[in-house]
Amino acid sequence: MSQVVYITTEPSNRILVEGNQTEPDWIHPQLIESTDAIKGRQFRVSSPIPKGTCLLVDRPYAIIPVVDEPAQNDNLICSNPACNRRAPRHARTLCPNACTADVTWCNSTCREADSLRHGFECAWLKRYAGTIRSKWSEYDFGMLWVIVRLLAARHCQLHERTVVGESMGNWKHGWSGIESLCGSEDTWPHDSVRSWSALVKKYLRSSPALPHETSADRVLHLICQEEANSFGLYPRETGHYPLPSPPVDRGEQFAAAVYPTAAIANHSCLPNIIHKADDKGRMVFTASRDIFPGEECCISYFDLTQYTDLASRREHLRKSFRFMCQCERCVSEESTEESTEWFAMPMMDML
Ligand SMILES: C[S@@+](CC[C@H](N)C(=O)[O-])C[C@H]1O[C@@H](n2cnc3c(N)ncnc32)[C@H](O)[C@@H]1O
Repeated sequence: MSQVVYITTEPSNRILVEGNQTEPDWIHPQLIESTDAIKGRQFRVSSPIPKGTCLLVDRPYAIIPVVDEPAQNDNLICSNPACNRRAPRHARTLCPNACTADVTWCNSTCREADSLRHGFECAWLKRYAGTIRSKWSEYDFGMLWVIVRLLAARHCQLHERTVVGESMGNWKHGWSGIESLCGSEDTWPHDSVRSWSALVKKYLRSSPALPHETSADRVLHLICQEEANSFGLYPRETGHYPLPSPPVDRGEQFAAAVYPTAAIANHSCLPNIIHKADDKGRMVFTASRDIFPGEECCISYFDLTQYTDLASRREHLRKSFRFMCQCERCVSEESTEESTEWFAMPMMDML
C-alpha cells in the first residue's frame, strides 16, 4: 500500500498510486472488520473518526462501462485497469479487432498496458457481445462481462505471479478478496439461478477463446457473489442523510464494478459513510458525520432520495439485494409503526 496519509473528502488528487494492483490504495488504520450475527462481515472503527475522514480507497478488481451508445458517449471509461479515466470521444484508441464499441482506451499507452487483460476478453466480446445483448438482455450482457473481467483480472494476477490467496494483515485482497464475498445459489430465486446457469453453459465455459479453467459450478457461484456485491458507479455521492433540500440524486450510472474490500460494507438507511468512485474508478468511503469507537460503518446501497418510507426501502432491498434490512432506522421505524398499530387497535373490553 502507498505510504501517503491524507484526510480529505476529495482524496483523488492526493493519492500516490503505488504497489500491488490488487490492493486498495488506502485503508484507514482504525477501520476494522468484524462479524455480525445477522449481517455477516461488517466494518467498524476502533477509535473516534471525525466527519470528513477518508476511510477507504479501494481499486476495482473488475469494472465495466455502462452507457448508452458508447461510440457517442463521453462517459465511456478507459479499459486499462490502472487508468479507468473517462476517455473523451475525440481522443480514443479503439480495439484493432473491433470487438465491441464499449471497449476503448484513452491512448495507445493505455492500450499497450492493458494488452494481457484485454487479450483475455477480446475474442469472447467479439463473438458473444451482440448475441447476448439481442437474445438475452443488456443487463445479462453486463453481468457476464463483469464475470469475464473478474476472470481476466485473476488471469493477470496469476501471470504477474502475485501470490493468489495472499492476505495482508486481516484484509484479503485481489482474487482472495473475491473468493471471500458473500452470496450463494441459495441467496437468489430459483428462476434467476436457473437462467444464470443456462448463460454459463452457453457463454462462459472454459474454451480456447476464454481459457479460465474454472468449472461451470464455480462460475455460477461467482455470478451469485457478483450480484450480491457489485457497485454501480454514479457521478455524485450516494448516502447523504438527512437528505439535502432540495434533494439531489446521484445522477446516471456510468459503470459497474466489484471491489474486494469495499464489498464488506453493509447497508444502512441512516448511513454514516458516503461513497463515490473517484476519477480512476476507485471506490472512496468518507465519514459523513463523526463516528464513535466501536460503531459500525455503513453505506447506503441505493439512492436515499428514491425510496423514503420504510415499506418502499425494505421492498427495494428485498427485490434487488435479497435481504430484509435490519438497520437502526428500519428497526426503529418498524417498532414505531408496531406501537402505533397497537395503539390504533380497538381494546377488547371496549368492544
Ligand atoms: C455487499 S454484502 C456486505 C458484506 C456482507 N455482510 C458479508 O458478510 O460479506 C451484502 C450482504 O450483507 C448483508 N447485509 C448488508 N446490509 C444489511 C442490512 N442492513 N440488514 C441485513 N443484512 C444486511 C446481506 O446479507 C447482504 O446480502
